Amino acid sequence: MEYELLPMISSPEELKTLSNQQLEQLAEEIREALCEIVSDRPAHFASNLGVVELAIALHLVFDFSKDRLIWDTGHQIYPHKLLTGRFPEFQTIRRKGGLMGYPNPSESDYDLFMTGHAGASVSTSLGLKAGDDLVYPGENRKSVAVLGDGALPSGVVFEAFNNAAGLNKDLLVILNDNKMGICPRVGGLAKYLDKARAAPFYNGLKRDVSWLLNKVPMIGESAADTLGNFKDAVKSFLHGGMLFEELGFRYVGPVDGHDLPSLQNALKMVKEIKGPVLLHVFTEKGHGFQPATENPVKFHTPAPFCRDDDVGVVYAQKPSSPAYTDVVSDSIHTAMSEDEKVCVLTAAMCQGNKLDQIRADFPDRFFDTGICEGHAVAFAGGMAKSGMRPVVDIYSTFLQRSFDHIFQEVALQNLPVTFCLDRAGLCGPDGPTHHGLFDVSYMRVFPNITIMAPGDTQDVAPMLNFCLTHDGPASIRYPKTKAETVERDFAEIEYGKSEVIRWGEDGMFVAFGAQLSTCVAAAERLAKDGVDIGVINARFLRPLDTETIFRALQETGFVITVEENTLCGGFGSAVLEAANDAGIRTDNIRRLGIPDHFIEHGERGELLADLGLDVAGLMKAAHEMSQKHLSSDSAVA
Ligand SMILES: Cc1ncc(C[n+]2csc(CCOP(=O)(O)OP(=O)(O)O)c2C)c(N)n1
Ligand SMILES: CC(=O)[C@@H](O)[C@H](O)COP(=O)(O)O
Ligand SMILES: [Mg+2]
Repeated sequence: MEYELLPMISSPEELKTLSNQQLEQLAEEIREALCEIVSDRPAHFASNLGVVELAIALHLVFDFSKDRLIWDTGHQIYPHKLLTGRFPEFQTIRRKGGLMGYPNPSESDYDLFMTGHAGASVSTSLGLKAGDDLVYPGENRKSVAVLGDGALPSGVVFEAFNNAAGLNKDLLVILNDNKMGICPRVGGLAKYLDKARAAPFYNGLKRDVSWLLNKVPMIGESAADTLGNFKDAVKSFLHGGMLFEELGFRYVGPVDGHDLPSLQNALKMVKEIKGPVLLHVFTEKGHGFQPATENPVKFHTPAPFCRDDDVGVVYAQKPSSPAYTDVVSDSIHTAMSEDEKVCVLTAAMCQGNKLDQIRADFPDRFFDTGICEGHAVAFAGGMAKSGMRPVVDIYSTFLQRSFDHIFQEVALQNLPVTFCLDRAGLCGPDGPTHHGLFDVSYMRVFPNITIMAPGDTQDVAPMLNFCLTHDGPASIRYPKTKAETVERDFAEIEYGKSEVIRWGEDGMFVAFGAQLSTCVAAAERLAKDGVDIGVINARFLRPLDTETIFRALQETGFVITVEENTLCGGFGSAVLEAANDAGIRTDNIRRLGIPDHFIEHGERGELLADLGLDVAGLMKAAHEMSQKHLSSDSAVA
């Protein structure tokens, strides 16, 4: 398709010069750009197709060079990027060095926060409003949060609603209701929104009960009239936004989110309302691309696909080998078939966690809490207390939301909750908000928790079984990558014991997690260079196998710890601390892992190579340590 209008839009100001017909054409061009780019690489798709008109209308009605706009989560920000001058670079999105797939303040002043975690938009928008009122008095800068129905149940959203109503700030929350999170939305609020779908448009003017009471018929009317009139009055009082009005917001809606003129009118209206307002907008996830509307789950972030205009068929490529996630979900499935006390919790990531089969086969023991990671952990604590063996299956980055509940509701009670930390490590194109690089550090501070990482696919099921029979909380972390198998005589999982894959005279790699295969490959290549490096599969961080690791430190030249976690408080730190506490020399320890800065987006392999966590990087580190060891030996001689 030839893009006629998109290349002309270098800022939202240009939108204001377009006719209604041109605006419709622009919406079409945006959808075409989304299809063209996203069919070529995994990226957020259906959510973006659904907010094209909303993004245009927002930029037409507000001036976000001064007003404030936060897209909750941020995965649906592509149309906004296209409208704020980023069409020329759009084909670089989610590529290393290219545009980010989420808001990024270093790309544009129209992106205010770098986000990717759901639920914080109302808080930050409220903060911006409160700040702007103080910093720019008299300007009445507007503040808008676009919140998805999937993100709505996040606890922090209600903390912000409460605060906004208390402060009575002019805050606009747009509820983008497309009936979906990544998976179909769940819970009581989902049911509430389903019911609200049938309600007529409401502009927030009948908000107090006195209005209803005034409608109550007067004495003297017949009983039938009285009842009829009363029912009519009640009906017109009830609307889809009662809940929000009770929380102190003025509710307006619902509005068709694909009808540009209606959207603009509604936005112009709510822009003038004082105090917090919730504008309810109905959109369709995947709008404008039928395969995506028919299967919004698959097209949330589809694998690369091609469009066949003749037959309208879409071919999505399948990943070639099982990922750790598959191996873990298969192991959970097996555990659930063998023990009816085992149950599994996900926080709105059934698809990402590959739990669909479990949901189908064990509906009574599958719990989707919605995007409520903190609650999920406390809920698991309750289940464990009542005698179940809950498995909390949450991405490493999102489990950060649960830190205090891990502490209080699980670790402090020493409850047998199993944490499966998916996407622990570099996530690739999602970038800094999604890399799971901190969990080792945040989990290892709590007493009672056993912390493990499978070195390869063979470790997964035995580790999970270990957790499920262990008397206390335990966690396993694994990255978003295909599951490797390291050839060896498999040693059974034993509490606090590592596995020696091979011993080396010159030095040892100690791998915590899936970096094991890279260590083995590097050791094999180093052997060809005449350097004898061994490999230990650490398996446990807590408790740490100090016996084996200290032996490596004392009997070989050096130890290189390898992990996909920040070096601040990670596995290598644990080794250093333990050696130091035991009075063992530590100058022959080198830690490889994630340095102390946020890591950009890019393909996982590219990022690992940049960080020296590929075979070449490990070999380089080993050569350097060998050199150091040799020169310190000759200095002693
Ligand atoms: C704290 C957190 N948990 C989980 C996710 C993963 N996630 C990303 S988008 C999404 C669904 C969001 O649904 P909704 O807000 O309705 O947006 P939609 O895609 O429907 O527009 C989820 C669960 C996340 N980004 N943040
Ligand atoms: C927006 C969001 O958080 C998810 O859509 C994320 O991109 C999922 O990534 P995975 O592909 O690793 O499940
Ligand atoms: Mg949604």
